[in-house]
Amino acid sequence: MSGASARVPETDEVIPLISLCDLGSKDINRVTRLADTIGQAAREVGFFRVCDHGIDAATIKATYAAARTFFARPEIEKRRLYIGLSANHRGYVPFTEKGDYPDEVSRNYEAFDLGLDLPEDDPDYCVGNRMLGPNVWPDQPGFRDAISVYYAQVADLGQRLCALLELHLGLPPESMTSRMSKPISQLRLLHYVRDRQVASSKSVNMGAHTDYECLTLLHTGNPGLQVMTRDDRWIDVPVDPSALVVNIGDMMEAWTNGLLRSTPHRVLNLSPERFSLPYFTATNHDTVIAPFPELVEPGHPPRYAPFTAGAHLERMLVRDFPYLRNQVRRGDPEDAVTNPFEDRLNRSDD
Ligand SMILES: O=C(O)CCC(=O)C(=O)O
Ligand SMILES: [Fe+2]
Repeated sequence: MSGASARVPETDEVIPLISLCDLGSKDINRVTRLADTIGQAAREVGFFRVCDHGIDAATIKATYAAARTFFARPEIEKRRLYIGLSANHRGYVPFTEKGDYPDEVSRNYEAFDLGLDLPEDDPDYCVGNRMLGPNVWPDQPGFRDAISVYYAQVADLGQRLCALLELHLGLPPESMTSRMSKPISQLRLLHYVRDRQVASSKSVNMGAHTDYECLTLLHTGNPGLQVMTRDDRWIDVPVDPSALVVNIGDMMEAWTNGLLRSTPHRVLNLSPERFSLPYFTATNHDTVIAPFPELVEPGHPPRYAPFTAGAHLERMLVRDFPYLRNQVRRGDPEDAVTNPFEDRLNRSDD
């Protein structure tokens, strides 16, 4: 065995698979053990997979069926729900909406973005909040019902995982979850298509990035997702349709003063076509993210300056969505698109 191949660990060792069967247990010892298992993975890797998560296979299947039918519709119909027509970042993201990810050799995906479905008279929406408000829905039988059921279940699971992390970190109960009563969380239906001209099936489709929120819960049945290890190697996330992939995002890293790690990841063009469903668990819009005082100690000074969740998310999305650059309102800071979490991204295509 050569030295180089000896360094490559088994993927399963690196991205743990954790059963959530004790999540609802009345036995505090079992729940604490689960919280510590998850917390350990969140500290060391920033990525883990969960099974026995309680979202049934039929709900997931119905969500993909709705997504497939929507993406198969003619472009002109999908564009009636173009995200650029929305005041609160909802709707269809066409293949042409390309952000600033320099390592994207062959970016080719479309998406549908939605969030907490608030009424038209929601006060935050009415005063122009760009992340909160009603969803847009295609005129497609069953779409809204299927997606809403999945959204409710995955959103609930996201908060329950955050509660486990509170327990693991020794934070007072609801330190995080009490800031998630009207969250700017988003569900994204993603459809990747490998361009026929693409020479390498290992080319990068979605470029290296960290997620901007607290915790991402992703379902996929297709290969292609890769995670960067602490020593800058890309490893594959195993595909397991019975599991969800969970990763720490920037808000959680800052909140925990760097104890939990927001890990870079990317998507390769391994399959001719690929679907995935990331759900980004976030806080309320106005939540100020600053390291929890309990996690700041003399040897552990605060490593992150405080920022407001909504402002951070909007700043980051401006980089990813050209339509938002035209919507940037007067008074927004000129330097709004630098990402303080970016320096760890090694964008080489090895
Ligand atoms: O499609 C995937 O597997 C990953 C998607 C992702 O990383 C994202 O949307 O932030
Ligand atoms: Fe991501």
